[in-house]
Amino acid sequence: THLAFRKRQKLPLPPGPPGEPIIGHLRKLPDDQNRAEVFYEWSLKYGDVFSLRVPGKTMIVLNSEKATVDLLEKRGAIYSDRVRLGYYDAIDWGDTIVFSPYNPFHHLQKKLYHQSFGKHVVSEYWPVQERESNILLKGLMDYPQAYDKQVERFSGGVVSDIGFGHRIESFDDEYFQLSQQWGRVAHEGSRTSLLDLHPIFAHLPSWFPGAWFVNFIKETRPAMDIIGGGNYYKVEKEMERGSLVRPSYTSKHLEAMFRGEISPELRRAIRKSGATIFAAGAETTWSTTTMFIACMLLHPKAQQKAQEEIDRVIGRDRLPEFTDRDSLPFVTAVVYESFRWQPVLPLGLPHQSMADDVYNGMFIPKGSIIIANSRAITWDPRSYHDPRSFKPERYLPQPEGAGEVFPMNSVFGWGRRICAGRHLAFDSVWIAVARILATFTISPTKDAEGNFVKPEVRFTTALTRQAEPFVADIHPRDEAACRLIATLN
Ligand code: HEM
Repeated sequence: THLAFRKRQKLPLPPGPPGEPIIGHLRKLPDDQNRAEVFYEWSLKYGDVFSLRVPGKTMIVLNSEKATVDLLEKRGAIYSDRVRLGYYDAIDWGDTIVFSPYNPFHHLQKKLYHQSFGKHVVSEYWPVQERESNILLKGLMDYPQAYDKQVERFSGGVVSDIGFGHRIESFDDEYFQLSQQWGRVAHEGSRTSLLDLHPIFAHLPSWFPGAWFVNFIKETRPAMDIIGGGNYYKVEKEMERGSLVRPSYTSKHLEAMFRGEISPELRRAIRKSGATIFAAGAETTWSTTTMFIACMLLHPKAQQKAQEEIDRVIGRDRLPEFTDRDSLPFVTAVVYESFRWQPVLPLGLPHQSMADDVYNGMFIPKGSIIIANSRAITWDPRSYHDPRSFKPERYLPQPEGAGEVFPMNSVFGWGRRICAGRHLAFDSVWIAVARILATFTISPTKDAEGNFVKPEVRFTTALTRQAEPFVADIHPRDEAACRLIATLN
């Protein structure tokens, strides 16, 4: 502490916009909708690292690939904690793998994820992802206007089968409804951020707008209890009864039970980590896949080029499969670029620092909120030529590319808290993209005179960034595509 005291005396915090006495930047903190944009603007003004202060907390924002790697990866030992989030603590989700402090229970959950979702294991799930993508294609053919919901079902369908052995076959499915409720939590739950910055905000009087929080907990808790426990207990009960269950993350890890090797701690880790397969996996995959559809609407040349590659390599009488991936580099580059162009988590998920530190002469106090600014990193002209343009070519030739940074960190996070489902997630998005490109064309709609209407895509941002439902003409490419889709089961 003596050393810390000295450092604090001597070294400045990273630069940042001017704050006010005592309350610091409290009144300057942009709200959820604008935070990514404002932080991007500030990154241009204040450089690779800037800081903000609110009572009791320092927020450090990292705006370049280098600063983020230097701290969150190279100094991962002290940058891998999570910020406590009032909402998730209140609903007993504070120790799920995503929100858990950096501790042995987090390591245990990560180990389970690694066994099930490590790079060399995820091909086990290809049949599930291929089947779910077929359902997606059929859905898009029958109800193209409902593309958003079809993609949402696809994303939820993959993770509910993989997590709990439950197949989502219709929009009325209870798991599908749960995933929709979670979507709301993910968006609105992040509004609690003000409360999380300082405990005084937890005691706001009921007339204060922030008190919506208490009602929000009451309303959302039942669904969150099912996602965080109910789904798991169903599988556990069936297995204890000796019934045959569909294989899943939950059932596979619970098999240790039959060998008498399961501790209460392990059971709890299976339950807590399983909850986040659904929570972390459904909405993110959905947002990315709809973002891809938006990208194709806005960038017809890229779409056409990807389709030409598929036609050349695969032909027109079968669908692309995972085993074709190496021969479809342009399609894969479209996936990377869709991820980069609008990162689904534009400010990642905050880490928290675990010790005082100094970076390039700047003081970073223990307990700071550390934000990796993916929006700034994916638009950084030092990493990307003409960063605002949608250019899949920037990653070619594969596998090395032409020197531009593959955006997988800025999309999936950093260091010891990197997305534990990223290989699975990438595969889900890839198969959806490849198969949609093989069978559909996404184009602007036409007006009464037959002219294309200029497409318009708007985004909403809370914790995640999504393309708001937009108007597009999503139609099978030709008769061959219709026939192909009709044969899918
Ligand atoms: C396109 C889809 C996805 C995106 C863009 C995404 C992105 C992210 C990001 C940015 C983080 C935070 C990393 C950090 O703190 O530095 C994260 C964490 C996490 N993700 Fe994903 N994710 C996706 C899909 C999935 C899926 C399908 C699963 C589960 C199978 C999953 C499980 C997790 C878990 C468990 C964490 C927390 C890791 C930890 O705190 O140790 N994600 N994800």
